Amino acid sequence: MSQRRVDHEVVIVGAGFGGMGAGIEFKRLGVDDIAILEREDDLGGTWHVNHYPGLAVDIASVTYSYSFEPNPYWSRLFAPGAELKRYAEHVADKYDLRRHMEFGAVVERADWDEAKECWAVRTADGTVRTARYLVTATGFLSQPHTPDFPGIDTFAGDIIHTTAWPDGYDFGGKRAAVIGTGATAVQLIPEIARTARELTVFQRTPIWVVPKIDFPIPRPVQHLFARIPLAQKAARAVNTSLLEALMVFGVLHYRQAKPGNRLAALLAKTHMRLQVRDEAIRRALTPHYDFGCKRPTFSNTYFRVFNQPTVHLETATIDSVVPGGIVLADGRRVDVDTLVLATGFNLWDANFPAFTIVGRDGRDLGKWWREGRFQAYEGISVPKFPNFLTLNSPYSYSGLSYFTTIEGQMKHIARLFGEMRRRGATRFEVTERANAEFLDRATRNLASSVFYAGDCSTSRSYYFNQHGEATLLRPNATLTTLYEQANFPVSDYVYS
Ligand SMILES: Cc1cc2nc3c(=O)[nH]c(=O)nc-3n(C[C@H](O)[C@H](O)[C@H](O)COP(=O)(O)OP(=O)(O)OC[C@H]3O[C@@H](n4cnc5c(N)ncnc54)[C@H](O)[C@@H]3O)c2cc1C
Repeated sequence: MSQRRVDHEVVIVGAGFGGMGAGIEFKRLGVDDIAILEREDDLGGTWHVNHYPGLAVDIASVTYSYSFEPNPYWSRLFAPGAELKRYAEHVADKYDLRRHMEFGAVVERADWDEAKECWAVRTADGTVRTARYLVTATGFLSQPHTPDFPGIDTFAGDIIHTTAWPDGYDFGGKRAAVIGTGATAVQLIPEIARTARELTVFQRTPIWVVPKIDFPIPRPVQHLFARIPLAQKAARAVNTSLLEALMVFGVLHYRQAKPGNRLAALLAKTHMRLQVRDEAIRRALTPHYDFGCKRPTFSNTYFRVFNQPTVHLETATIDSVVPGGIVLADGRRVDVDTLVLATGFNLWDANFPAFTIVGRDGRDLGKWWREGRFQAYEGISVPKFPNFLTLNSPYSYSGLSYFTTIEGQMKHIARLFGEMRRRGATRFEVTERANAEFLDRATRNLASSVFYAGDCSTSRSYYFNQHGEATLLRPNATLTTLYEQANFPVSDYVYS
């Protein structure tokens, strides 16, 4: 693509589905000099790191996959995590991505070099690689959050964060505690409850849980999908439309479409009513924020465990951890042998961005976002950051299957680099004007969403940044997003 000497034409950071999608798109554009730097020892991102019991996708698998690489052989409607990992391996092999990947490469910093017109990307071992183009695909949910309760270092039993699961861990005869009740905990808790002597679930924020219509996909249907891909495409379209309707009417247009939102909440409450016998527990499990403020989840087994005499729901604040257990703010103590931290991820502090990135005129991306506003044109590029694309950025997430996000971004890359090629350019940068207009539009559109028009005050949702602004989700319907990302005005960038 360009003539000047750099180590790589493109450096992509992260070998999850985002980084792999970007790699595929660059290869389609004819770029082969790509380095994909990944700090883990294998590819797959989320689906490599997470392997706790019960892990499964919570968006139907026909939808949670690249549209151009359907997998007819998903074993269930919601495939288990290990299948996602195998799917990632299949994609890497088929699209010849492995030879571009370097594992154990922890990227610490990237600086734009204006004189040489390239990025200098430094890894923890001190190596610096230069690249014409830098793409960060470091994930939203990839930097684990570990709570710092006083005394946690003194705990005498095992402490397990869900991202570092010791495979085959046996809870038999143990008193377990799970801290957190997000989507991961909802999958994990029924698994632990099967064998633990006692299980205490520490809940700070309840979660909306709707029934999970999950079943094994029969062989004949898999064969049908394999032989007639159009059949699977139709299944994908139906599923996407259902999710889209929930998103548009329940979340994005809450102000105009409250009944859709209320209906979803009613479904979740009825589900709980049918599954949990004790009224006080039901009350404690009921969220006090509107449906959609925080990512809701699906489960048929979560609520039921609270009927077991061995499972206890604890809503009191945790004061500290002692060698034998957890001390609560009201003075009570819960004895614990194994402490499971289902405490999620440090999204806004550690992922935006995942390492120091300094663009033109010394603009530090992390500082600029924090001191000003979180923003990224089309959820992918930032003014003063030439030749840089950030896939996990403010306003980039569609809120549906992550693949709708990455495929929109792949379209954006195709259009941008197609335009550069047409102009014979090697450099791009989004204009301040286009970025400001996008931010205005996003802010305006969000005003009628549940985040602003609803009551999210008690949701503690990762959709909100540290200023309390909902700047993670792209406030558009998927089709609008895909159209915009594939057809943005080319004058929104300057090229040279
Ligand atoms: C338990 C769990 C369940 C989920 N279920 C769903 C679901 O059902 N549906 C859905 O749409 N989404 C789900 N998600 C979100 C999921 O993260 C995305 O769907 C998708 O996998 C994100 O892909 P990614 O490539 O953007 O990020 P990731 O898969 O997180 O990959 C990012 C990669 O970047 C690497 N990295 C980060 N920082 C650095 C660095 N400094 N140097 C080098 N490498 C670095 C990480 O090691 C990681 O491999 C789930 C997430 C989790 C954690």
